[in-house]
Formats: sequence, structure tokens, C-alpha cells
Amino acid sequence: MGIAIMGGVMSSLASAKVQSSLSTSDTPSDTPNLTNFIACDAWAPAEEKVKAALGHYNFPLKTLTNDNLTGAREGDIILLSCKPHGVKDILSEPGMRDALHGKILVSILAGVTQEQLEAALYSDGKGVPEGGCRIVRVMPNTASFVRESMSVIQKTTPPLEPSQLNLVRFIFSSIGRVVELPPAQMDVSTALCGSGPAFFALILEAAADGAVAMGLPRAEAQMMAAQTMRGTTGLVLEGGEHPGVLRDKVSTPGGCTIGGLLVLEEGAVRGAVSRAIREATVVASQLGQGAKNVNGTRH
Ligand SMILES: NC(=O)C1=CN([C@@H]2O[C@H](COP(=O)(O)OP(=O)(O)OC[C@H]3O[C@@H](n4cnc5c(N)ncnc54)[C@H](OP(=O)(O)O)[C@@H]3O)[C@@H](O)[C@H]2O)C=CC1
Ligand SMILES: O=C(O)[C@@H]1CCC=N1
Repeated sequence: MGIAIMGGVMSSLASAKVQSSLSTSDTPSDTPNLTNFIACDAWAPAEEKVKAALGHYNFPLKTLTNDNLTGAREGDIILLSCKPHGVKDILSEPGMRDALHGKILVSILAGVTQEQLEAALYSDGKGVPEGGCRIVRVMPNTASFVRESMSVIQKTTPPLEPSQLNLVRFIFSSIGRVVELPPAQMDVSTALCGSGPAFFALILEAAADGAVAMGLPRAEAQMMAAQTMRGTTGLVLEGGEHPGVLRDKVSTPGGCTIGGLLVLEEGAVRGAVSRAIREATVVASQLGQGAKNVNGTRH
């Protein structure tokens, strides 16, 4: 996710550079002045992976292994994208709170609240000091890789400075769509947007399986299912179509669509899909508590 987000930002900055070189306007650009990038990882071979994925954007890019402190000291805005259980070790490292003082820390960790992040960084229990680090939670998704993420920025209290919020909005707009929602809606956003690509991929694969069973070659079936899903989302997002109306429009009386839809209803697909979102929301809410095997507690 870290690579995907950095790639989106670099790509946006590169496009903005081309635009401004072609523009004849004197109006200053609202593109933030992000010039240098640092990628930190715990695994040395990741340095080559990062360079291979991001080097072609031609931005100054430094890679560090097991040296988050230097990254935090040298950065102005820091993106935290480790697994949720690794966060305490990273934020409680001696010197980290000074390194992050006055900076923005953007966390994309599922289920880890702003309060938990603050407690990990300021472990003396005195809370965030005046001018300390501003922590912002954001939930993007894996479609960041193709700049089609749905990212949810948590509204912070107190609010960020407008310039800080614009910077966070710029980063996540560069990898897709952005909405801002209150903290209480971050776990359901994690289920719907963070986990969502996995759920939709399962439905897509099932549709392709059915077509393969009826004689379509696998490659065509997968591409056709994916393009049909993309077309449907286009009707909803660009066409403003209500999903129920869309469904009715496709269902010719006595036709094949209503036949297929009734099979889906018999299989309780609507209930199962919405229950998957509810289940993932509950599991997401426990990820920040260090809970183990949270998926094994319900039936
Ligand atoms: N995958 C998804 O679709 C989504 C994930 N998220 C959230 O994003 C976060 C990252 O997920 P994802 O990208 O899938 O996970 P990955 O395991 O691919 O990425 C985590 C990265 O953090 C690195 N890391 C771990 N510990 C440290 C450390 N101490 N110092 C520096 N780097 C470290 C890992 O290094 P190493 O390679 O050495 O393990 C790895 O490169 C998670 O918190 C997840 O909840 C949010 C939305 C969607
Ligand atoms: O499954 C997970 O925990 C992460 C969060 C969102 C997507 N993947």
C-alpha cells in the first residue's frame, strides 16, 4: 500500500509539472511542494522493490532499512503503512516523538484509532503536547495501484489546518476518490472500502466461473465479468443510477435477467454480502486492540 500511495502522488506531481509547463496563466498552482521521498522498510530487499516500482518517476527517492527514525526526522509528512500489530514498536522507538513533533502522521492502519496511535507515540500518558504530531487516519484500498482507490479521511478534532488538510486530500485524491467522515465511521469504511475489493473480486470470480461452466474460455470470461462490473459502477457513479432502478431496467419481463436475479435471492446473496460488511466492520474494530484470531470468535 505504501508503494501504491507514493506512486500515485509521484504520478500526480509529474502530471501537474507538465500542466504548469504548458500553462500561460500567472495564477499560482495549488499543487503542494512535495519534492523528496523516503521509503522505510524492515526488510533490505524492499529497497530494490521500491526503486523498481517508483524509480521511473524520477523524483529524488531515498530508501532506508530498519531506520524509521531517520525517515521521520527528514520527512515533513509521514505515511504509516505497517501492519496494525507493528505500530507500537515503531511509534514508541526512542526519539520518534521528537522526530515527529509538529509534523503530520497519516496512518492507513485498519482498526487502529487516532487515540491508540497518540497513546503509542506519547506513552507518558500526558497526551499530545502543544505543537505535537498531528495524526490523521485514512482508509484507502488496494485499487490505489491503479489510482482507483476509495479513500476515507477521518475528520480530526481539533480540525487540521487548511494547508495540512489540503495536503492530505492531495495525496489521497492522487490515488482515487476521497470522502471525509467522522471517527465512528472508520471501521465500516474499512469493511466497505478497504476489504471491499476482496468481496467484489469473489463475486466477479463466481460470475466468471458460471460463464466458464457454460462454455466461455476462462480469460474471456474474466475480462468480460470485470468489464461488466466496471460498466455497472460507471452507471452508478457517473450516471447517478440507483442500483435498484438499474436492476429493474435490465430485467425484461419474462426474460433471463429476472430468472438469474431470483436465483441470487434464493441463495440469500444480498443478506450474505451485507452480513460480510457487518462482520468485517466488527473485526476491523478489534484490530487495534492487538486481538488475536478475531475471526474465530463468531459463528
Ligand atoms: N492491503 C490492503 O488492501 C489494505 C491495507 N490497509 C492497511 O495498510 C497497512 C499495510 O498493509 P499492506 O500494504 O497490505 O501490508 P504489507 O505487509 O504489504 O506492507 C507493510 C509494510 O510495512 C513494513 N514494515 C513492517 N514493520 C516495519 C517496521 N518496523 N519498520 C518499517 N517497515 C515495516 C513491511 O516490511 P516487510 O516487507 O519487511 O515485512 C511491509 O513492507 C495495514 O495496516 C493494513 O491494515 C489499508 C487499506 C487496504
Ligand atoms: O484485511 C485487512 O485487515 C486489511 C484492511 C483493509 C484491507 N485489508
